[in-house]
Amino acid sequence: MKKVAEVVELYRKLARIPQPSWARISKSLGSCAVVNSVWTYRDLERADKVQFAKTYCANKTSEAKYEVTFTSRPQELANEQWNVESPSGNLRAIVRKITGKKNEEKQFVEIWNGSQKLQNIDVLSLEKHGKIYDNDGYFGSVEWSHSEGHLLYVAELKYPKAISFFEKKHADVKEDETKKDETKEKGVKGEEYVMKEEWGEGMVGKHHPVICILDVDTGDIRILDNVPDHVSPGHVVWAPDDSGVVFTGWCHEPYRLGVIYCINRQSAVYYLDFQKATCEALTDPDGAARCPVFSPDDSSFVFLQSNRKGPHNHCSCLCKYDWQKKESTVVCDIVGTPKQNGFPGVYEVTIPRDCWSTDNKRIVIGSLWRSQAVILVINTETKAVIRLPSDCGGDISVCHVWNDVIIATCSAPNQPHYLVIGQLPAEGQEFNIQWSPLDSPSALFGDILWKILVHRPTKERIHPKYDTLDYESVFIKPSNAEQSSRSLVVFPHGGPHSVFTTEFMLYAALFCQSGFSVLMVNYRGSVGFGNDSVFSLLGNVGDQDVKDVQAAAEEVISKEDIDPNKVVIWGGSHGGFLTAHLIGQYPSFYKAAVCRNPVINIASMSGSTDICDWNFTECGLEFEYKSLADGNSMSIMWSKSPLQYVDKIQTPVMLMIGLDDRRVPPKQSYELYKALKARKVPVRYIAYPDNGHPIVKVDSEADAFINIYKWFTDYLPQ
Ligand SMILES: CC(=O)N[C@@H](C)C(=O)N[C@@H](C)C(=O)O
Repeated sequence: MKKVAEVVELYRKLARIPQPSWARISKSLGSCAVVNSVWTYRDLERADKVQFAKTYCANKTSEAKYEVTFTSRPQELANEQWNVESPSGNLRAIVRKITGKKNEEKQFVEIWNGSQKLQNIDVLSLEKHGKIYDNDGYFGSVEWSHSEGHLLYVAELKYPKAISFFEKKHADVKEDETKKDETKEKGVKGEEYVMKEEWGEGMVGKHHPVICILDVDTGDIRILDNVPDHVSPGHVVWAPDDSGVVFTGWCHEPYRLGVIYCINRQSAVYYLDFQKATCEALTDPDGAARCPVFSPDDSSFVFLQSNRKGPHNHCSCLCKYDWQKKESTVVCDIVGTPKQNGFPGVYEVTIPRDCWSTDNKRIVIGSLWRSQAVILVINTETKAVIRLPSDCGGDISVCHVWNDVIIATCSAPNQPHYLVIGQLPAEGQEFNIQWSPLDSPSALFGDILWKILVHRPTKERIHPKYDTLDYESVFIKPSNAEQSSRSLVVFPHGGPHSVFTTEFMLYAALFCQSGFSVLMVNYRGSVGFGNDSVFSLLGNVGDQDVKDVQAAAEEVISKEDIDPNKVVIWGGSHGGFLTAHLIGQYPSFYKAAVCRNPVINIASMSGSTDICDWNFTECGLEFEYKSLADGNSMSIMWSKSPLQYVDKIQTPVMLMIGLDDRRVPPKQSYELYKALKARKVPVRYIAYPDNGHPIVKVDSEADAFINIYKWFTDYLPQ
């Protein structure tokens, strides 16, 4: 087993491995494909995620392959929130975040041509709107008009200045008039401390987004004011002929529920028509439609449709809206239980911009296929679905599609991320795509082996309604027996409706290179296996998921070279919930446990989480906005919570929380901490400031890993 000091150095080395944040083909036509990319790595010395840009030129050497003829050196990027090329490739819009002389945050919208900056607008000083949203995958948008004369973006609504009742200089502002427009510019009395609901975890400062239009020539900014008041716009794109804008509108009445990781929020696709000054829903306003992406000829757009209410994540329906006919059709419907290894349905929160082929028929999108991230080519006319092969056998995710050229990211548990380029083959030949790496990927970790394990529930654990369901784990281990400590980290994911895929993950690689094998369990209820798997867990959390993880662990111990006395467990959020359940239900099985922001008591969480619907739904209860966690609901929630087993826990527990977590409040961990302290069970509570639900601040993430490693090795038999 490596010493802590050795693992610190190993962390320092692996943390430097960069990961592509985005990569796009430049639309400036030329003899070669110019690919612009932005990479991110963890800079431990600066305790910051640092971004750098890299550009490649790739020439087609044959119908299918590319040869990279030029690669720029990495160029560190400073403060770029958005960097969007215009349709012709001649202009570029950059949103830059700067700290002003008085330490205030400033945002500049910059318009560049090929050689100079044409506009440099200090937008917040204009007081037209609040902060421009970053690329959060939901509301943030920056889009060029087809004409390249205008830029749309999403920012926070500008609120009237709040005035104290006691401020003398505005004594003339009458309280009963302060709501009237003519007095608003002076300010509004009594609003200083009124709560503005935000969209929950990961959406700090995002209360009410508005759509802004910048005139690129004049620098004038206007706010589109005919978006329905009850709607928060996002995924905003230009309508054909720049006749208006089309967007996802999330309903924020009667109150906002957390939106991140949740595709079950009430939302619709809207069209705001400039000429008619109307804004109409193009999909069911009571549904959960999102993410319109127009075809190159603007004849139609594709969008995703989910179940409103119900599980936070699940299989989505891919639909197409015909702009002329004004009607939607289903292209890929929801899949309940796929045929053996068959297409499991579409699992994506958003559809990438520019996902269409030039024939206006096919789209290229990312999705999940059991335990792997995949790229699908979907023919929106024939509805044929083709899974493209990965380049390295692990995950592949689409970055950009333009002019039938695809840029994708590949990785595997033993292969850090790298970019590939490929030419989309003709219809029906897609499987023959050839990928060409854009640069030599970081060295493969030859000392890590990985495989996907399939688990079938034993007879007594078969789901009464969904009796054919199986599940999987991603298992990784040191390739060199001498390097292996024969120890196992059991690692259930959170959600619960999420999934571990075969991508490169820093913590998993570090555990493995420190001598552990790692079992990442995709228990029934994970996404990517069909909707029936997701729904099989509702009402069964704390039982079906717990038994699935334990069975997977016991199976691996029986088949692999693992010492049953050297098994530890760790998980985050619902994964922390499962960790706490497993050490309570199998008290002598795990030698040490770590929970990151764990759900410990579903009942007490329901009053303070940003997703109170989750607490009802996962416990098999109906949820309405007016639902109250009354005595009956609370007792059902308690009956599924791990805290009930605390008297059985013997395993030493380390709790790690992000103090700004809005998803699973830190008090959840504190409940378990106190209960264990009172029972004299070894427990350690680490609280990271400036971290939310995922503990990913560079220095916190690093400290957390070393603490986890030390906690495990302190309690494992040497
Ligand atoms: C929907 C959701 O956020 N559920 C939490 C309880 C959870 O488990 N979150 C996952 C995604 C995590 O790992 O944080």
